[in-house]
Amino acid sequence: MTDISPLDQARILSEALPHMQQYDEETIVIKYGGHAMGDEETAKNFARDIVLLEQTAINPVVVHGGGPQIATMLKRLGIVSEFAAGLRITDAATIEVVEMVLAGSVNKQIVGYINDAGGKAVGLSGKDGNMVKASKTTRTMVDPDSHIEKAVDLGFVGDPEKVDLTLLNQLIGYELIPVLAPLATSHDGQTLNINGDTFAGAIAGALKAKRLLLLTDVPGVLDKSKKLIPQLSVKDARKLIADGTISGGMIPKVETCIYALEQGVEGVVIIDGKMQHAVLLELFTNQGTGTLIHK
Ligand SMILES: Nc1ncnc2c1ncn2[C@@H]1O[C@H](COP(=O)(O)OP(=O)(O)O)[C@@H](O)[C@H]1O
Ligand SMILES: CC(=O)N[C@@H](CCC(=O)OP(=O)(O)O)C(=O)O
Repeated sequence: MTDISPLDQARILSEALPHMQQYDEETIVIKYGGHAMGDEETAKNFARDIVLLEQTAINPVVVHGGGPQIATMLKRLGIVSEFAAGLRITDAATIEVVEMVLAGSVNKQIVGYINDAGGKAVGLSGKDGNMVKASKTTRTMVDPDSHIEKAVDLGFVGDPEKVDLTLLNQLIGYELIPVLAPLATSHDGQTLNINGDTFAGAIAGALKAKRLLLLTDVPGVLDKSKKLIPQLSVKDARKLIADGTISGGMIPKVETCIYALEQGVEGVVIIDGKMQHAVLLELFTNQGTGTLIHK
């Protein structure tokens, strides 16, 4: 705590009451992007905020990414990795590393931080309890030379098709905090690599979550002059994707927001996870920080 007076501390807590009441017993899905993980202090503060949500009778579900962490491990192993349409082209050697990093080191680090802060985190991937079944992703891209549209084989990359909530429902509401790595099983039993944002959208949609927060390393969706757009309608979001203002990793994020809204999630926001206590600022104060996407 900084040097604010005990009275101010009490006032701040009291002002959070209506926000806490609004989310009482509600499920909130938080996507914690690999770029947002940043330094150890920010990651520990993030974990503490998640435990605070649980303590105030909110049901947090954490879905994490780990793109930069996968990149570091692939580099150490001398495996070259490429992206197409914002998705990692994942061959047989790469999926082994992706699973090792996502379901292993990254997942267990977040679980450890939450547990150190006094929570009871349970680290899983979409493969556990047959939670997420996915089909192999098919994408077409325009060849820059011939300008002809062609199919791209992304390898072991999937799009979620079906979410089975049996396992999650055993955890949510029992003071256990699910921490989910974005991997799924295909119908023929293969492990598939799923974009973390897409995975979080599928989980939030299936749970009919009250909120979906996507934590990344930029303040939210930025316009052409790099200024934050505080509110964005689905229609305008689609325009910004079409005209190239929204590109790269921001495309699956915004598409996830649109999907979640269509599935009945009440509020979806993209916020800067590198900002200290981004989750608390967003949920427990009147100061929305990032980009709110609305219908
Ligand atoms: N219009 C935009 N506004 C903000 N970020 C954008 C935009 N278009 C592209 N981006 C890129 O999207 C990135 C966020 O996606 P990504 O790197 O996949 O993050 P994460 O690892 O958090 O999932 C930003 O760092 C930025 O480079
Ligand atoms: C298919 C695909 O691209 N999967 C991602 C999964 C991790 C992820 O999404 O991480 P961030 O949220 O940190 O970007 C990948 O392999 O990088």
